[in-house]
Amino acid sequence: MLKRNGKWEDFLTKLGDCHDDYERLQVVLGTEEVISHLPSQVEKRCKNLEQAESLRAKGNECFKSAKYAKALDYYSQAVRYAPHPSQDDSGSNMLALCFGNRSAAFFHLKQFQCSLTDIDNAIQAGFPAGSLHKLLDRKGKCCLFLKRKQAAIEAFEEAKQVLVADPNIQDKGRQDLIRLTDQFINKCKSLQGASVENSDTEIHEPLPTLLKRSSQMPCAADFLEIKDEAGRGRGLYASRDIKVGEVLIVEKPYTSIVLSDHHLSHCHHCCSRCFVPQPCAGCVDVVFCSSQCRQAAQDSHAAECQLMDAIHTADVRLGHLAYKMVAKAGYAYLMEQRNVLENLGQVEASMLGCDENGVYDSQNYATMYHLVGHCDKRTVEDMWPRTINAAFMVKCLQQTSFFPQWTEGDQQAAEKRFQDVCYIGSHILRHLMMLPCNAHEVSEMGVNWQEPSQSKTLEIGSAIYPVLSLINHSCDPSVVRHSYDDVCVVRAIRGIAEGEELCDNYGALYPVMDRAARQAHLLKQYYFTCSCQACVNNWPMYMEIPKEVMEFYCDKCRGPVPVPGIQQASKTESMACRDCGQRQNIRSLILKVGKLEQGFQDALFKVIFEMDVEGDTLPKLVQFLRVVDKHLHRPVSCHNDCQEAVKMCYAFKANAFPRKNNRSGAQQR
Ligand SMILES: C[S@@+](CC[C@H](N)C(=O)[O-])C[C@H]1O[C@@H](n2cnc3c(N)ncnc32)[C@H](O)[C@@H]1O
Repeated sequence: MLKRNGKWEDFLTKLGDCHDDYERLQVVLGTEEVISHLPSQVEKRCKNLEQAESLRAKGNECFKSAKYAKALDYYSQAVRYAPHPSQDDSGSNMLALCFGNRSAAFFHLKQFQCSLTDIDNAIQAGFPAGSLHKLLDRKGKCCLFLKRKQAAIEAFEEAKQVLVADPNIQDKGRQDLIRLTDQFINKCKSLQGASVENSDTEIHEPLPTLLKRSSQMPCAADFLEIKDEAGRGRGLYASRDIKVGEVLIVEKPYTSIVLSDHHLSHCHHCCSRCFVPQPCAGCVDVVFCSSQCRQAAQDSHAAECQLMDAIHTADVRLGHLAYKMVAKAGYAYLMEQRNVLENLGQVEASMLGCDENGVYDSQNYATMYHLVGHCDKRTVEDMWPRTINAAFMVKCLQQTSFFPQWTEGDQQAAEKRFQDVCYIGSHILRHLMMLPCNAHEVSEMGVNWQEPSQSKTLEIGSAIYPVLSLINHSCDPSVVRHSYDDVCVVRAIRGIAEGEELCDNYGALYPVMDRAARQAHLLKQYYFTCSCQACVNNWPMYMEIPKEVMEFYCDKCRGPVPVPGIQQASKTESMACRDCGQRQNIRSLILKVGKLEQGFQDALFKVIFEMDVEGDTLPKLVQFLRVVDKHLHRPVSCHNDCQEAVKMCYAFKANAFPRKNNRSGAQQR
């Protein structure tokens, strides 16, 4: 419209002249031609009883012909569409019936724990009394299969009581059912052995813990500190030597989103895979892994419930995450803290985002307010689509309970409302600029047990981790990240000396991308020119990395100490460092590496070809990596191979699906 009216250039000039995000929002929301194109009423996607009925009927068809996995899919869809009992004025009990049906499908797929969860869901949703005995009977059988003796007996006894009390069952039928139930109770009484551990729904190993937390950053180890360096901004630095494999950060994001490809398979609150998807009470577009997560997400989801479809139409990447960050902070907080947030820039850089006690807490919105967004370097061409999207999203927020209820008022009140909307929109815009440089993916290893080489890392969601966002980049990173649900665990994959900076990788690793491509990517998305070792020395890509060890590191200055050729090796005891001249005992280093070499090769084979990361595989790899990292002058391929194998082991400990213990269940589905 603006282009057609010949006002486009004028609009861009006005936008280009703005001093801050607030002014940008004022320009956009004050331009009639733009707002007339922003929908005033966004379409909401609600529950739908007919749709639920139809999906349930399809599930029943599949169930009758023993296609239980397909039936399960239909029932899960029906569960999402079924109105919550509080809103179901038809009295259909649809949600409870769908849960009940799904529990039967799980039962036939031998996923007994999942079946038990849905039996509880069905009862809580008001399962009809007339069929309750069937549900309790199934509960008893699930417990029997899981060898939970007492729980099984209790469920069967309860089923019996329901049968006795139910006036709708014929006497003859009732007696038969009671006799059958008694037989099961006797079976339970003779049950031997311990109960079967439920590992069907595990997606990762237990979350690693930090030995001691930093008092400034509670999710980081106590030997990390924030420093500010000219040309790099803030970064995380080691205050003592760090060894390969040490856990450095265990961070819960401020907030996360599930990407649209995974929104019906992964929890909208914690990003975990949902084995028994729980529906939202209001919309059909998200699922939760448990009722606890649904409860915990209540407030943050309220601002997007029924609007997910609309929010996803905003075509700026990470728009949904920006929206959710602002929604989580809330109107009252953002208004109250306006002065505090805007004046945060006055404090010392290493204290930016800290609270009044000097704590940099990932759950505090202020930590994210000053993450780098490079607003000053962005062109108006970069800025206008972001600003229009921020305007669209703040319009979406206006259709929720985010803003206070405004009653029609005078001109002054209308002006105040406009200012509030621009202010909230300016936060969304700020994040739309900051997130491309700071957001991290939530990932899951998609395991292919038949073809290990086909296993790959899937991006499930995006999240904002204020502490992780402080780590600067290197094409040869010293840390690696893995997701445990949406919690990010950071470990060292190189030795990091006291005083050295921790470096992460921003999608530009030297073994797989040449220097020109890396530098172009980093400049375009992150606005800096990398000066890491791999860039400065133009290290070769993987296929060209030397396989032979040519040099060791000098103990004194980490300069290169040449390794003698095979001919001389047996006669040579020591060699001099090329940089400082210090002599180094070469023979003992060759022996030290050689001693661990076979163990490394065996472990590497196990990881790559068998995906066997159990037992001593990881400790052997870590031991070898510590030694080569300390002594072998890089680049040298065994360092890369070992590092990749170690990363793979960590990936298997984190979100990975299917896991070894639930691979059969997963295949059936
Ligand atoms: C995720 S932030 C890292 C923390 C940031 N330095 C700060 O002060 O908040 C990413 C930004 O840090 C800067 N940065 C990251 N790695 C860098 C590097 N190796 N050299 C120079 N600047 C870097 C760039 O400005 C980049 O856009």
